[in-house]
Amino acid sequence: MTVTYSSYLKVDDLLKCQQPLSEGPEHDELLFIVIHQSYELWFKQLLHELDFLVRLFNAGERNRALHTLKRVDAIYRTLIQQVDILETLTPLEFMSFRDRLSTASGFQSYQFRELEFLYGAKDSTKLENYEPGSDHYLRLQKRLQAPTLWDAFLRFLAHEGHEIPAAVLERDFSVTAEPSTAVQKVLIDVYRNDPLVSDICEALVDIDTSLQQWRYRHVKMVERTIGRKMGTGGSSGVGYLQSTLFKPVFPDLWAIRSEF
Ligand code: HEM
Ligand SMILES: N[C@@H](CC(=O)c1ccccc1NC=O)C(=O)O
Repeated sequence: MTVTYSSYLKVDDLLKCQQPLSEGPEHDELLFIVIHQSYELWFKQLLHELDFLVRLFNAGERNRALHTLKRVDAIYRTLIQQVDILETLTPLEFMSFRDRLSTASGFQSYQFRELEFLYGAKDSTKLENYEPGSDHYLRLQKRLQAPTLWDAFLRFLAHEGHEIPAAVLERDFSVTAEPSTAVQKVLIDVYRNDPLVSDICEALVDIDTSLQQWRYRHVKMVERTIGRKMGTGGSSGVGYLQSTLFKPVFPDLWAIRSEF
């Protein structure tokens, strides 16, 4: 069989995956499904790139690491822009099918949680949203126990001869790392003396900024669509989402900015 556009990309399979639940169906439900599915595809790509990045740090491949970080941030900038499309969904349009979502919610996106764990925002209680032993649960459990992107970066710095304390390198990976003044001292030295690694640090700050921008755009979009209603996932809604803003995943890189 010759490869064609549709056979290679499995277009027929892909186009079967949009199945509205509302009667009619309601016109706007397709947009809601398509947006979420495209986010999940990009989350898959991000996990693919970030897992690769961990391997690049382990192998000391600084140039390719920087290249990969730039790609990751380019994807985030696209994800942030996609919120523009959902902002055209009015409260009435969303209400036309919201009931059908029942208790389903972005809370349950296991790829989003995997990304958070990989960045370093570890929280074992997030596993409670998944069936113990299920594929999703096991994926998250594996990510919970694995070293984070930041751990891989610090190991790379140690390998390059920087003095990262052993307690930092051999920490319990299943919890969020504490900010470290010893690490911050190393980072300041990197910024002063190693331009390429300092570019890597800046690319990490770009990604941290993008993550926070996505959260901000999501919460404003939620506020204009459902106001102060509770979330389908059982949270207070906008109030809960606001409490997740301004939490950097690489706090040491923010802390050193007051030191130059
Ligand atoms: C009309 C559109 C949307 C509304 C009204 C909305 C609303 C909400 C609300 C209220 C929550 C809090 C959890 C809950 O109780 O349900 C939430 C969480 C979340 N949403 Fe959305 N959302 C929308 C679109 C999106 C899109 C397009 C994504 C992209 C994947 C997304 C991803 C998430 C994620 C990952 C969380 C969990 C955040 C966390 O716990 O830090 N949402 N959303
Ligand atoms: N949590 C939203 C519902 C929602 O947006 C949603 C529902 C199912 C699958 C993904 C969703 N998107 C993000 O939370 C709400 O409370 O209306």
